[in-house]
Amino acid sequence: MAVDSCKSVGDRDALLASGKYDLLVTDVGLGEEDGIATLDVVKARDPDLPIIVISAQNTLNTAVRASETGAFEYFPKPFDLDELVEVVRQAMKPRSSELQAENLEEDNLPLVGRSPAMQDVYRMIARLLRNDLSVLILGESGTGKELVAEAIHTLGHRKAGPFIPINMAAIPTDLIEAELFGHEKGAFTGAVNSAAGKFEQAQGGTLFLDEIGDMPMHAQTRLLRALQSGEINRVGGKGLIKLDVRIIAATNQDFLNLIEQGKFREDLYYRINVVPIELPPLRDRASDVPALANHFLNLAVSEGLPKKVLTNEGMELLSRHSWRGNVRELKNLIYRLVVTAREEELSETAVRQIIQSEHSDEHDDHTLAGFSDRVRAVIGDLMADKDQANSLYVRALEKFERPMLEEVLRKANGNQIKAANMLGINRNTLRKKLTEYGIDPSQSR
Ligand SMILES: Nc1ncnc2c1ncn2[C@@H]1O[C@H](COP(=O)(O)OP(=O)(O)OP(=O)(O)O)[C@@H](O)[C@H]1O
Repeated sequence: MAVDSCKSVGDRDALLASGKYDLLVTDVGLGEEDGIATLDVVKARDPDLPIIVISAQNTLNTAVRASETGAFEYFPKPFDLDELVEVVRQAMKPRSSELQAENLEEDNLPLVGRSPAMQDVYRMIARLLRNDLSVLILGESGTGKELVAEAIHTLGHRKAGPFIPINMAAIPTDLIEAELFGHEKGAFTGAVNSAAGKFEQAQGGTLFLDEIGDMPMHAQTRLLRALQSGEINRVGGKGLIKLDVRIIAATNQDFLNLIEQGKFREDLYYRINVVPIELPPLRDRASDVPALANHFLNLAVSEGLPKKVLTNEGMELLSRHSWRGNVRELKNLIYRLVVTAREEELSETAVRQIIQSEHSDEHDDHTLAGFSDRVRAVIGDLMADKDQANSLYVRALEKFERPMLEEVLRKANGNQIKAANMLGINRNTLRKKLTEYGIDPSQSR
């Protein structure tokens, strides 16, 4: 390994031109010249060369300028020499961003994909491994938020501790506090024993708060207090329990919107959003699709499913698809292909068929979703109209029963026996209903 020093920008560039060096440690003041402003030449020649900037000009401006150059680390003087040595060691390990990605995969963490967008995510993960900063992972459903949280834990300095995930959307609102903070015996009806909550279970490790946007207000207040004080008390408990837990939260909701609507505490948002990581949707990183698809084909084999390979055309079709359900949708589709396709080779036609069948299901879902929206709107109107003799239930039923009867009669060509059969009700009941609503069946012919 070559180690050299120099005192001017000219000497620096001449030395680096030899290509013998793996790392540059530079001062900001190099003689009369500026060690940062002149880095463009260095970076143009070797974009992956790790650079460590040291400076006596301890201003925010210098720190910002250093980070803008993509410097691996910045040390204001005076600095701890051991710390510098440690950072040099780290900087030398992953020589390129490609290797960083490899490390994440080699460590048995199935974070697949080397698109530039994922490289940014990996770089960010790498910066979070030796500290306990709170992380907020943002991204659409199925983009891999939980996987990233696990990676931060498993690769980081808390790896010997537990990784405890909890999904706010999956727990009934009134149980969330007890789930998170634990409870003492008799704290509420049904609390026959005392129990530790997720916070206590995560001691020494990481607590992953998934779908944090769904956390009810009262639990938010308690969480904020816990984060501010570093202590919790169980529901119904008296003593305080000291916490040693890293918090990683995730959401697919727009936080600013939630705050505006008064559904999320702004102060809590700033507490958890110390370092945001945004996971890009899969449709914006199509170059990751082949690696992901092959990864899931291998995964399927490891789970005892038959071995299949995608043809080039099949793979291209997958890459062109706009994955609204992101990686989860791709994973499900690959598994579906593996179990349904007869041939070992997965052709373009096989892929197309499965994509189309998924979309027809989706179409049904949308029609139903639209229907529910309309139902909600009708109920809203009925509720607003309070001065009515009949109950809301009766009025709502009338609203839906009438068009149903008219439609079935129309389909039955006005034939009441047929209509009653179609509806699966007695003919007399149908006749009674038609009289009630004043529907004339002859009009339906
Ligand atoms: N980069 C990736 N490499 C390999 N597998 C991935 C990747 N991203 C996501 N997956 C897989 O896709 C599925 C969905 O990922 P995950 O549950 O982490 O998404 P999520 O963003 O947390 O979703 P949600 O918001 O719905 O909870 C998982 O099976 C996960 O293992």
